[in-house]
Parts: sequence; structure tokens; C-alpha cells
Amino acid sequence: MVAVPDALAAQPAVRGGRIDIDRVSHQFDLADGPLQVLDDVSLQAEPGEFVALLGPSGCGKSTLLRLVAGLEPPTAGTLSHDGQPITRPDPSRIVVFQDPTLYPWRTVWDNVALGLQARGLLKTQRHRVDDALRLVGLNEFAKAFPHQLSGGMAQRVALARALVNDPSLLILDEPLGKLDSLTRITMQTELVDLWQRAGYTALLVTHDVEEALFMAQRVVVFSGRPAQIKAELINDLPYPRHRGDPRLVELRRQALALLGLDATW
Ligand SMILES: Nc1ncnc2c1ncn2[C@@H]1O[C@H](COP(=O)(O)OP(=O)(O)OP(=O)(O)O)[C@@H](O)[C@H]1O
Repeated sequence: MVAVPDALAAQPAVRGGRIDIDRVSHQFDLADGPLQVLDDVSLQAEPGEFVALLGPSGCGKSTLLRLVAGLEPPTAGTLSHDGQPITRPDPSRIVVFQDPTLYPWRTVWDNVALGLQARGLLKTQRHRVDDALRLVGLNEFAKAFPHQLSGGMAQRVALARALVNDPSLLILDEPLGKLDSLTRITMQTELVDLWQRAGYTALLVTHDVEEALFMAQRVVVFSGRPAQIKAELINDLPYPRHRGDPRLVELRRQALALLGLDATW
């Protein structure tokens, strides 16, 4: 588990944003006609909640995250963040993707500092970069360059680069997808720990059923494209969770059944 600076650990438990997705549909206009991707999706995330989205490959999960991030507008329906319509990207809503996309010519510290620098806050708030690096356990690598990091470390830098903005919504699009299974398991625990301490609302897309159930309080299962919500699984198991917990095993069976798979293997 990563060490958390006292100042961050002392922050109030919940300061996450509320997300409202109301009757959202989306289509892409391709050369050979429209491609309907989302169909009448309504979903809320409460302040500080951890929600995971599961669904068949290509159903539209990442598209939904892009709409929540404000990277593009929906074809129909509305999205809001703390009651304000989402119309553009905002530093209060940060996306962490599968690929950390660090600038290779910048040190770890300089990569994490990017968001503050872009907003003209770096001169007065340099300590936030140090705090974010401590939060992900990489303060000793501040002067390293991306090529000197392992995949897991690079993804921790991407997380620090997100957390330095103090987001009220963290959007996680398969953030652990490229990591080896041992690093992935470690980072699942670390991500839950970070979320609990920082208090942001988390929206996670993952292909990994166990990961969704281990981390999230609610797992939303989508149909194939165009994605509609099939069901929501509530996971009120307390943290820290134990991977062998029979209740997790039962939730996994339910999730797999909703995805059209059985759990006999
Ligand atoms: N910018 C775009 N232009 C056209 N089509 C797109 C665009 N972005 C996504 N699509 C298409 O929309 C569909 C949904 O893509 P999306 O990435 O949202 O699915 P996903 O559920 O996240 O998939 P996966 O689980 O495989 O990552 C796919 O058929 C994809 O090809």
C-alpha cells in the first residue's frame, strides 16, 4: 500500500462530484451510414461513489466515458456534473487511459506538473506535484524519465498527473489493462486506497469482471451495441475486500451470467 501524506489523509472523506447521465444516446456518422453506439442510457453516480461499467467489447463504454469527460457532446440526452451541464473538458473531471502517454523528454515531476502548469498554478502550488507523487509512491523517482520506469510505475505517474488536479471525478478507462497480472492486482488495491483517501467519485471501465467487483460499490452491466443498461449489481462489501470472499464469487457468477457467460471454469 502506498504512503499517503498526512495533509491528504486528513482531508474530508467525501468531496466527489455527482454525475447525472440522463437519457443519453449517441451515434457516429460513418461513411456507410450512422453507427448507433448508446441507446437511452440513464445513470447517476453519487458524490464519492465508485461505479464500474462492464459490457461486451465495442458496446460503447469508452464512448460514454468520453461524453462524461466532455470530450464530445451526445447526440441526444444530457449529462451534468454537480448540476452543471457537461459541455467541455474540465480539470475537475480527469480521464486516465490504458496508455499512460507520458512525454518522454520530461521527467516524472515535470509530467505530473503539466496540468498545474497549463493553468498557470505551478509557481505557487509546486507542493501539489510532490504530494501527488508521494500519493502514488513515486516521490523518489521525481527526476527519472519515462523510459526508466516499469509499466506499473508509468501508470502511477499518469495517476499522479490526474490527481494533482484534485479532480472531483476520476474517469478510469481500462487504466490497468496493459499491466501484468501481479502489478494489476497490486494496483487495484492501491487505486481503491487512493479513492478512499481522496474522496473523488470514480467511474471505471474494465473488461475484468473480478477487477470491477473487487473495486467498485456498484457495477453497471451493458448490453451489446448499441449499449443499454442491462442491470446494476450493488456490491456493499466493506473495504478492504478479500478476493476469495464467497459474496464476491456469487457477484461474479451474476455478472458473468448477465454478460452471457457461465462461471463453470
Ligand atoms: N470517434 C469514433 N468514430 C467512429 N466510430 C467510433 C468512434 N469511437 C468509437 N467508435 C465506434 O463505436 C463503437 C463503441 O466503441 P467504444 O470504444 O465506446 O466501445 P467499448 O465498449 O469501450 O469497447 P472496448 O470494450 O472494446 O474498449 C465501436 O464500434 C467503435 O468502433
